Amino acid sequence: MWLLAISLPLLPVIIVTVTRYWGGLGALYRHLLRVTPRLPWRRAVCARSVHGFVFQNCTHGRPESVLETFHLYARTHPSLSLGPERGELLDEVVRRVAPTWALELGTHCGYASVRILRLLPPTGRLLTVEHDATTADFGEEVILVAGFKHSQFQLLTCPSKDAIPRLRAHVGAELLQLVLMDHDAGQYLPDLLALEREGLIGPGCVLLFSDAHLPAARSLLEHVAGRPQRYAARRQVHGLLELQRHPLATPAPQSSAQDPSLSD
Ligand SMILES: C[S@@+](CC[C@H](N)C(=O)[O-])C[C@H]1O[C@@H](n2cnc3c(N)ncnc32)[C@H](O)[C@@H]1O
Repeated sequence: MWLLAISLPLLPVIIVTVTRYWGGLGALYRHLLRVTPRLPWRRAVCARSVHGFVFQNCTHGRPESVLETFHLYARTHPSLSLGPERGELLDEVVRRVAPTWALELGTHCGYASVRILRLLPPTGRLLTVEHDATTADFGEEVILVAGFKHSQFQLLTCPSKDAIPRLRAHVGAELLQLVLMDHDAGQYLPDLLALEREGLIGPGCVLLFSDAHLPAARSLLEHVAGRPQRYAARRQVHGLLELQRHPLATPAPQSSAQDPSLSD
């Protein structure tokens, strides 16, 4: 009772603060979701809710409407989607690279997948990986709702470390030209090394890491900084780091045992 009496005069202050700083609080919450990747509630917290909102409110068959509906959702709810600022950098890279094979690690509800797919050249295909089966189903449905077909994308429902050795079966003799890692910053380096070992990253390949500002990404940054002959860091916008494998870099060896630079 006494607590109520104390807090009542503070009510207008609380309302004004929440209203004024809602965007900032949302951003803080999004940040907390991203820096706590292993908490069990993290994934469940928004996948079902985003999927339901997008499914009900977008115009089916129109990728731009799907993206706008994601943005609308994120105005009032915490969201794990890549978002419009980093999305613009992603768009610019997809247009420039025009990949025939793009890989996304961390599908979630399909926001970045839709962004990539709508800009791929006619022969371009996306492989996207999500380890949570329920989330993967939501993501796949959103991508289909946006109007894309399974001939344009494939969603692999497994952890990235299990998906990477299976990618060769999808791309055949080709290489990946674009990789977006938007899954777990702690997996950036092990997954980059696995992609190298599998010989999937060609000279000129562009790699994007969505949360390169997090402490968990430090090992990746150190690895890349120590190999200027292999990677060039292009820019970092809102935590999204763009790297490019040097166009003239020598092909990666098949096994890390053959190349000490891949084994740390
Ligand atoms: C930040 S969300 C991805 C957002 C998505 N790219 C978008 O723009 O909507 C991260 C997703 O990666 C998934 N994930 C985390 N670690 C993973 C791993 N090792 N392999 C595959 N998926 C993973 C999570 O379940 C989550 O759905």
